[in-house]
Amino acid sequence: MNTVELTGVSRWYGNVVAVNDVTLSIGPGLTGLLGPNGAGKTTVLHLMAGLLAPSQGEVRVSGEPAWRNPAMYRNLGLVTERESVPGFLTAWEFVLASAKLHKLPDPAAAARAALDVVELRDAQDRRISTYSKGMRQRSRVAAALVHDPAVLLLDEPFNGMDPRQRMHMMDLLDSMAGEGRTIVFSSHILEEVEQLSGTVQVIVAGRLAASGDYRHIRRLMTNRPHVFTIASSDDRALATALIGEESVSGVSVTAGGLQVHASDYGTFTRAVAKLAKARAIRLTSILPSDESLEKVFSYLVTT
Ligand SMILES: Nc1ncnc2c1ncn2[C@@H]1O[C@H](COP(=O)(O)OP(=O)(O)OP(=O)(O)O)[C@@H](O)[C@H]1O
Repeated sequence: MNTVELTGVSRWYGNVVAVNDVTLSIGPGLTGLLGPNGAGKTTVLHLMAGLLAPSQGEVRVSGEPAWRNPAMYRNLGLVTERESVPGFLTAWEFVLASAKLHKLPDPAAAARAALDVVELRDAQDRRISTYSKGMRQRSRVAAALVHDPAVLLLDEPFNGMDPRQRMHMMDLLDSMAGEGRTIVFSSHILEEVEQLSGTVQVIVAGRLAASGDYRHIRRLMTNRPHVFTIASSDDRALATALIGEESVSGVSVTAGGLQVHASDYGTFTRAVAKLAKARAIRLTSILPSDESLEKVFSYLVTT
């Protein structure tokens, strides 16, 4: 129960393949869907929520097809990416309206319970326009879980939050997951999922690139080849020394310093410090030069 399963799912928009043959199974607990902008995270979440038909493959939520299956919504909530909330309503009115839309037998009790979960009871009678970003986001979470769904999907719920709000939201998701719910959220920032106790699924260019816990994903990303730009008191002498180093696969001397291709981050950074010290060369800067998020993620797809 409470599972979200994608089997050989692809989704294209005209010529654009947004999701490419993804098979994954997500059970109760907290799962982060991680990937750079445009990787297909929103498309995956919308497929899971039954808002989009797969072009190929099958999406099932708790064993039932997600597409063309309104009954599924009794069991599922979605917090969409855009932070569009009716600011003129109070959180109470907003969440109550959601409870009524779901035709719940006691909408007021459900709204109270949902606002309790997100800890907004004290502020529930203030207009949403007076809320902080984090509070606004929590009011949207309350509206999405007013019918107590077993599966909750959130698209970039940490976007624009400060670290404290992010921690609060992560704790909230964690405790909801602890109650046996299946919680899936998307993010394009690796550090955002740092405190995540559950699983991370990495999506790059529409494909599932890796999955595992945060530490596993972090390790995959740091133990990859890096390009460094190094400035020192004697670039040529340092280049000569680096050539013999096992973790170095290429060195070139440029006007902006040495360009060094290294096989992995840890071994190389330890080796370069030692080499320089032994030759009395002063290192003035060591900068990784290929750190764009897309590059970091795409490494995962090519391995
Ligand atoms: N309605 C659409 N029509 C055409 N192309 C689309 C449509 N929606 C998404 N795409 C394309 O599909 C790809 C995946 O988009 P998607 O929004 O799912 O990615 P994402 O990982 O959620 O990115 P972001 O975090 O930037 O929203 C992108 O190349 C995007 O341009």
